Amino acid sequence: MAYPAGGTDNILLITDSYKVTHHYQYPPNTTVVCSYFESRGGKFPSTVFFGLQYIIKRFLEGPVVTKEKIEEARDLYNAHFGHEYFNEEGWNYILENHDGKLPMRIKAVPEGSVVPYKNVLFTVENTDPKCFWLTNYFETLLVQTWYPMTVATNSRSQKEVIAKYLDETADSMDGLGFKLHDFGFRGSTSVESAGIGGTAHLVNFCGSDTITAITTAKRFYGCDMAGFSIPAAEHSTITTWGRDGEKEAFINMLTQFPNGPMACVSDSYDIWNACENVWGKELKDMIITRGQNGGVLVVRPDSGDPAEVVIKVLNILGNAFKTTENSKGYKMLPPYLRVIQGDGISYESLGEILEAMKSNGWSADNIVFGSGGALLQRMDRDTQKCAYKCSYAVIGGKEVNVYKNPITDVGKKSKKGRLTLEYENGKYTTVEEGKGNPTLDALVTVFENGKLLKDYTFAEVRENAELELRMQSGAL
Ligand SMILES: O=C1OCCC/C1=C\Nc1ccccc1
Repeated sequence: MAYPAGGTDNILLITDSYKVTHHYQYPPNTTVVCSYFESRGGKFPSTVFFGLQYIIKRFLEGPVVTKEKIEEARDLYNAHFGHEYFNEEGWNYILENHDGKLPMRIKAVPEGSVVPYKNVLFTVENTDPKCFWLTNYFETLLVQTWYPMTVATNSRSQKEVIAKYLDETADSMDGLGFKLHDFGFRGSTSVESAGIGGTAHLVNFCGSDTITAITTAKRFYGCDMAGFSIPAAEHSTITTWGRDGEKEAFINMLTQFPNGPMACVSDSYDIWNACENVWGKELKDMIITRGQNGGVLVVRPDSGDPAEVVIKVLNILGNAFKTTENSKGYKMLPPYLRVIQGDGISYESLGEILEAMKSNGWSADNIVFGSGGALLQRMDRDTQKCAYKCSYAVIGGKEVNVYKNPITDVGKKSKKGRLTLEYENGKYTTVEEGKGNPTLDALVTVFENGKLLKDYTFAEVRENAELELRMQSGAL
């Protein structure tokens, strides 16, 4: 099934220019090239593997090589190089002998798996000896899994931080799934990347304002509704009432959304006044009554030093609405009142805020976070050092273990030979040079000769990525 494309979906053009000249550069009689993808290390010790399925479904599945695409590519590359380097014969061979389907095999660790770095995450090889040049032609596209993987990893690391504080200061972990909301659509580089990164976040959480993540998760992971949101104000819907009209704006929010959760940004002018005098006095009874109909007011600061502002807002609201003590001995606001902090949230700042709340006696259950740029954008391929390298070839019928080992960077040393990822007693081990035990190999053949062989559901992906702590706590 072809998936609606954006940009060019001529996969002959979705590569780096130099790769168009690489079929001239391998040794004569090369018949197999096998490459692998890994995270060599980086910010987080383990990586959530996610997003290969999107690339396979969007670009690789089915008869992706056509006469028209070959001609388009030929003309473009001839103009691009000013010379006929394009492997027209090679692509025509695929069209004629494989009905335009890619004679390639991809074996990957299941989506959502959390794998310590320096382990093989997927391998790619050609399945037709004449198409040895195909394996690394697709490096460019396949390495783009770095993005959904890194978003999912960073997002999951924040889930671990929040889970720790819920475990220490909250009655349960029940609210964990909604504790980090995706605010990142506008700060993403494109609608497509917002969809990819937003879906990666939803592997770990269920709250998002990035609508293209909902559609991406549905289209590529079969999830009907991967994320949820609630009515919320933005500054314009408060400030259009005028500085003197902030109370009226707040009353309007309470009455337009009489029950369920509703978030109201309250820092347009003076957050302290808004919390102490408007929410805490003038509208206090309305909020309590609304609470009796199941309404929850989520007060939203949106400026200042996050930890400092959150503590001050909690203290002001706590004084106005009275707090209770939960089973862990930490303060809770009444059930109809919560706080959301959506400014300056990142893996680094989250811990600071939650630690400040804890040391001020506040349960992590009182707050929800929103994150934008740090969640979907503030990362690159180097954050988890994602790389694709050739490890094995067959040349003139002889097997060759291929590797690089630069004297200028031992960290860039690559793995040799046929690789397997063995999973035993909760531990991953990459076995090189074909010495692995195939029955222990965690790599699954997900793509072969144009067919997607394993279609992970989003539920499977989420389960694979679930936290240990959460599983232990039986919150599943
Ligand atoms: O501020 C924002 O920036 C951009 C993304 C959306 C957004 C806020 N949304 C929201 C959702 C649920 C509760 C509170 C706020």
